[in-house]
Amino acid sequence: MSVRVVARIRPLLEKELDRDVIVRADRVDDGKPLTIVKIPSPKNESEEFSFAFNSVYEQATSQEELFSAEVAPHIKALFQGLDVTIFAYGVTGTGKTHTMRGGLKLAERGVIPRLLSNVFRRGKKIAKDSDGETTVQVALSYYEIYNDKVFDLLESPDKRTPSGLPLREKDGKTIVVGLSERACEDLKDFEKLYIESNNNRITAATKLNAHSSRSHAILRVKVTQVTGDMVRESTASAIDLAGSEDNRRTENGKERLIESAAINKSLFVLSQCIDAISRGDKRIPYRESKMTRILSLGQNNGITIMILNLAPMRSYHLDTLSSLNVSSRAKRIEVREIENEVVFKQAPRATTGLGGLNIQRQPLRPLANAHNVHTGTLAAKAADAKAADKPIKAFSVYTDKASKPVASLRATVPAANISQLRRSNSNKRPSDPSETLSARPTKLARPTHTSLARPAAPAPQQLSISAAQIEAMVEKKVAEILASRAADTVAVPVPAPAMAQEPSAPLQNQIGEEVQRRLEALERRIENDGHDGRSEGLRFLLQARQAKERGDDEGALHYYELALPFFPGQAKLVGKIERLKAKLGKTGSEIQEVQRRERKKERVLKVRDDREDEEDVHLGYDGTEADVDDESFVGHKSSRAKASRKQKSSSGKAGKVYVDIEQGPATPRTKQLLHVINSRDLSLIRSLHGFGAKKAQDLIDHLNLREDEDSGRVASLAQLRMLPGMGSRTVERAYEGLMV
Ligand SMILES: Nc1ncnc2c1ncn2[C@@H]1O[C@H](COP(=O)(O)OP(=O)(O)OP(=O)(O)O)[C@@H](O)[C@H]1O
Repeated sequence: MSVRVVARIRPLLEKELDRDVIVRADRVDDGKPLTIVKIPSPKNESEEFSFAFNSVYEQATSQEELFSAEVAPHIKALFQGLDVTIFAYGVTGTGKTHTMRGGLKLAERGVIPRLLSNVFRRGKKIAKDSDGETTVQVALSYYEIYNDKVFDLLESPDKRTPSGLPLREKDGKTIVVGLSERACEDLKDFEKLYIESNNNRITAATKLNAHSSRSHAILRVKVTQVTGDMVRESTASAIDLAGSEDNRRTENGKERLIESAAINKSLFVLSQCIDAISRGDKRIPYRESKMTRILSLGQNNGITIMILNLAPMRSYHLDTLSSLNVSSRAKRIEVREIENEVVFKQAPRATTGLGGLNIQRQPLRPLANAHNVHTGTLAAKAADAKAADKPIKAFSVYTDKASKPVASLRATVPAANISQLRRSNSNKRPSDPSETLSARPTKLARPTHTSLARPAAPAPQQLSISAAQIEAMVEKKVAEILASRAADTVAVPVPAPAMAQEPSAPLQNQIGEEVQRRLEALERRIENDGHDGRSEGLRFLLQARQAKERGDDEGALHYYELALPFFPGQAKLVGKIERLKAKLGKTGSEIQEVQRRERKKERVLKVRDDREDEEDVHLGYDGTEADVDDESFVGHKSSRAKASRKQKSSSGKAGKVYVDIEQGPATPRTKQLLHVINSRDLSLIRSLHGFGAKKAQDLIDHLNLREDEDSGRVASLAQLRMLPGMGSRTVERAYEGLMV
């Protein structure tokens, strides 16, 4: 299905006159809906141009009418696992923000608050109709792209760094690294957050609009439905693009001109992307602006709705023609309506009769192609059947009661990501021929069985999956999860006690272009380096550097420490950490203690360097010359490490590295290893180096036996080493293996 493009003509504002109206809506035939926009030729008033859209909304269209016709029908698809993207496009002052955000009064509320209201309402209904078997969690992220830089709107503006947040491609989607996400329980929660964060958005008065958005704003609403061990996640994105503007008309000053250039450039790239896609070009210039990378028009799966906002007056004539041209081509963009995969979380398990629990351990089962498995849709279907009898409540903006607290998303989802992958036939949903095309997206691979009662036979491809394929799939999934967890670690917000040390605004401004250039270069290197351990390390360095730029020494220290395991033995990095620790007020005996620990750490790092040399492990740190001088160690092994090569002794150091590590503060790898162990997830533990099926199972059984001591959790590597079947070598191999 293609992008749905609809046009909305805004009404006249106070000082605008009827006689200046040149844009009107029309229909192909009497009795047909409005689908045509008509506008005279600028050269010859008697000649009229017509542009066809999927739908056209006249000046008098209310917010509710637009929402009910264009967005409400897709909420069901969102809950069936499809991503939904709605974006407003148009010249400045044509009503994009009004359409997306709207006013505070109920009738004036725009697409976004209505979307959230519907999502919460449907979520509650699904939970109720399933007797609580399905829980629905909603989480938000909200950010803006200002001057081609990405800033988190959920964070206060003083936490912004000059270069903004980096972008990264993951699983075919563009993600913003380090973006915060907030769980939202009801509409009131959302309202508070949304109003607060809109204050962080950059707007300014221009001659054409008293509250002109100077940035593109992107709200992402993540809906997570959990039924038993099945987790379905889908996202609705609502995007309020900044408006293109003719600076001769806006009479913008210098600052506005810079913003305007960035806005116009990104919109120009968007129009080029639309042109390229509609021509069928192989190369689409997405990467030329952050907005187009994020929007990924025609690349993202799901449903995309473009709302073209138009001002009806003559003063916008040429701009209106230009945006009509671009958006009418956007109709040709095909979007694949593919649902997000369902993932299965690990069922809690314990050995029968142990620890008071009596839960059977589940054997590994084939990983089914999870596409088009409909989680929670039985409930959704029931909800729809009932909803059909009842008119939809116009607004429940302030009437949503606080829903039952649900476990935090972060707490639930990681555990849910992988492991036993089972297909629950009872949750499959038959196709429903009664649904209309517009209300119901095409299901490319929807299961064809029509009776809910009929037990679904396993899909033929499931039978043909070999044990080796299953293994490979599980391994791939595990690798993905480990990578995404590593990325999550990057996104952990750093406590910022250093607010008092924040540089003043003038000082911020002094941060030269040179530093920014370097940060951007580092960001590019991260992107180019893919997702190996080295790029994770670089990412920590970037975060550290950004924290430093905003005067957040505590944060910088935190990230430098996280980066250290990726660049072991780098004197410059160790020195930085040492200096920051000293700077952060650790005096007298504290400094001595810090130095003592540093010396000890250096000894550990030295042993690691020796070991790497001995084992000839190529860690790939010999990349291009450093773009950020502070991070120059990235490109070289330390001279200490080289010197240590000479001192290589034949005395086996196996075990020594880990013994030293286990005595120091927990490194990210230590935490990662303990996290895997404590997950008691067979497939995860088996993914560790040196852990076969038996060893992993024995470990899980033993942990289950120790359920009543510290709830069976392993708190340190030393403790892990003491467990039956473990030993120094095993733990060390698993630890080292996490790095690769
Ligand atoms: N459908 C509408 N009904 C009533 N007023 C509207 C409508 N659409 C727009 N307006 C009014 O028009 C003015 C400009 O709208 P808005 O700020 O939403 O434009 P915009 O396209 O977002 O502009 P920019 O790109 O500069 O941010 C505002 O005062 C808004 O209230």
